Amino acid sequence: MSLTSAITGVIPISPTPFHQDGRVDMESMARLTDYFLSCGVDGITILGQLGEAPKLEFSEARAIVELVAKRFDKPIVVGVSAPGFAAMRSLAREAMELGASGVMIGPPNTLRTDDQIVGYYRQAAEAIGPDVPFVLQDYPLTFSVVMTPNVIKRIVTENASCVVLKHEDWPGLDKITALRGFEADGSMRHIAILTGNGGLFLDFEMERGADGANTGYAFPEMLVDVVKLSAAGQRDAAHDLFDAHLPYLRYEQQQGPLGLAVRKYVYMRRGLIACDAQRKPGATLNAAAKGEVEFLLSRIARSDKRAVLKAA
Ligand SMILES: N[C@@H](CC=O)C(=O)O
Repeated sequence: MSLTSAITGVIPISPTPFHQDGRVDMESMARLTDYFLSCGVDGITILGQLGEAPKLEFSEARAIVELVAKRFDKPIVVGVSAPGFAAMRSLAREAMELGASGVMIGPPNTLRTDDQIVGYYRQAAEAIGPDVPFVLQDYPLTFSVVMTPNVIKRIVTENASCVVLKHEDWPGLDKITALRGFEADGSMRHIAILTGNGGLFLDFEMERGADGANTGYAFPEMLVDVVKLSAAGQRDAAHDLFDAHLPYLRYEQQQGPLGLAVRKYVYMRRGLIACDAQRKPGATLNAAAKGEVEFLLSRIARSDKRAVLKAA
């Protein structure tokens, strides 16, 4: 199934589980994949930044795509960002061959001007081939590349294979409004806008016209419910549920390896992955941080029983 601009809902960004010694834990990857499906998500993104993709060998990345493609019957997006187009093309073509629906491309942090950004995506789209739909990853906090709404419009207009914007700008609500404005005035075709940033602004992003979430928050079922409630116009119910998760969600949003360490710890505590290790270089939580996470989860659990954990 091909990724199209009609996609809506929740597409979680999956972490890559590792054993303590750094090997990829394929058993946990399978369990996590099945869990995402059971939550009612609408697709999955694997091998993104959060999936520690730059630390993987090609054969490991390939094996993960193969495993997920065998058990996940909804759109699969594979992160293929790479310093060079040869590696990007190889993984993109291989992933599509294995059953992926599209790929995600983040910009290299060397891009400075609008023309450089637009030119990069023209070349990247050409490198992977016009038959491979791609997600444009707009994540200035990590990539240090700032894309204005006009730059996104130029990329979308030039590349028919650009079908989704993974929106992670911050502040970014007005960017969603501007892009939907382009669609309304006919100056840009429709693309799906799925939002990241750990879900931190999901409640209002939905109200500004986002189609859903594309983030790795450790409770994808909450994202699914908030997106559904918001789409159904149940504003208060959407915000009530979101607000119950917000203190922990904020804690998880700490940038870099620490935020990922929080998520992996919670996925482990939820019994979804066997070990919270990151492949090196990585981070782990100290006892104080673990205590804070447990405290925050116990507070969510007062209103959302899905956050009830077995005793550590
Ligand atoms: N920041 C992202 C991960 C990177 O793509 C998230 O929202 O989880």
